[in-house]
Amino acid sequence: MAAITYEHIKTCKQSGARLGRVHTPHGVIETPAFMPVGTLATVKTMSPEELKQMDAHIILSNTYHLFLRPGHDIIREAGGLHKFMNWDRPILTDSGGFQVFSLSDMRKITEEGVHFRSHLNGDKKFLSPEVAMEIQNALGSDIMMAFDECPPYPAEYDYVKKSLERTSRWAERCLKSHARPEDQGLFAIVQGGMHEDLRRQSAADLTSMDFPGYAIGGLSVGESKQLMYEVLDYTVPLLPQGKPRYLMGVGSPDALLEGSIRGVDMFDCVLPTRIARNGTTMTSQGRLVVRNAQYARDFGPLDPKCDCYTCRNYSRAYLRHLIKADETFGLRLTTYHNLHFLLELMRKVREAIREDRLLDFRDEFFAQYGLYDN
Ligand SMILES: Cc1ccc(CCc2c3nc[nH]c3cc3c(=O)[nH]c(N)nc23)cc1
Ligand SMILES: [Zn+2]
Repeated sequence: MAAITYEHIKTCKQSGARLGRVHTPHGVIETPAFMPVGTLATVKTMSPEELKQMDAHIILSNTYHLFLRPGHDIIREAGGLHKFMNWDRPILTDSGGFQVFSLSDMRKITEEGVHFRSHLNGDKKFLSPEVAMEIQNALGSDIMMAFDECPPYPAEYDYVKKSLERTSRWAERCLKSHARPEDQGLFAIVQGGMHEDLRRQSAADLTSMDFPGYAIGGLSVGESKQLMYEVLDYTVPLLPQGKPRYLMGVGSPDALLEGSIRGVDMFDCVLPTRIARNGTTMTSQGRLVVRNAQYARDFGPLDPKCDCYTCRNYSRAYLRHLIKADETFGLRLTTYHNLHFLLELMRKVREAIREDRLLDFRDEFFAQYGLYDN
């Protein structure tokens, strides 16, 4: 029995969105799904119980970060990431390639792999398809990502072509060094930049190798939303219907809606947790920067339409006070709300698909909640 299977439930008659379930060794993920990011083996300031309260099904963690600290051998000795962080639901881990390029310096990319210096202490490190697979094997994630290169944006056509061809060769090496395919699923990552022919080439290479799921990489790297949707329009249809599709690094409310409409099943984004830490929240009236002076005497809830723990028990004035005083509890309350907001949004998206009215829901959302700039 494969570790990961996709169950297609229905396709929305009004849009290309689909309702599905991803079955994993640690449980089921209802899709389309938003996946909270827990880079350092914690979704910053949230406990596993709170994540379960808001009905998060799956969280993401990171090969690159855990490799550098505490080291994957420690996590292996702890019995894997689930035990280490006391999370018994699905975990997806990114393969580390993207983080090398976004975080470390002194890096050198070769056919063999990537040499770089740790952004923590400058130590020389090396990541390759084989090393990334060994690390994710030690972490014991339910979904592993193939080791890929996400080309910078913008990038020369020839560079993007050479890069995707190497990513396809790396994907094959990941498959070959996959130790426990019955316990862990391995997703390939389609590259090809913003070029339709290169996306087709990358998708053809990877779908011919038969992975249990496919991610769309190389997006959310600074391109406009319009360009991202254009690339999705011709890339999603290249992926097999019967397998999950994961759009990497995408999680603003508008992008979650537009991606779902185009047939994407899984999303991740650091945005909701990251902006919460500086007091920016996603509410039904759009983005609200609760640290602003205008909320000093506002004793109403953060979001009158939200029923989360934060909105039921605390006022904007209190949240503003905590954030201004850099009180940890303030970060916890804004993070809780932002995650709940996005998880709730995806619940409504799944309901709209069930009722064949996702395009109507999108129009209502943008009309009522306003367009999000990110
Ligand atoms: C914990 C965690 C954090 C972040 C991620 C996604 C990180 C991420 C991207 N984020 C924005 N655009 C992205 C593109 C790629 C990509 O092309 N390949 C990979 N492997 N990751 C990407 C995954 C897991
Ligand atoms: Zn709330």
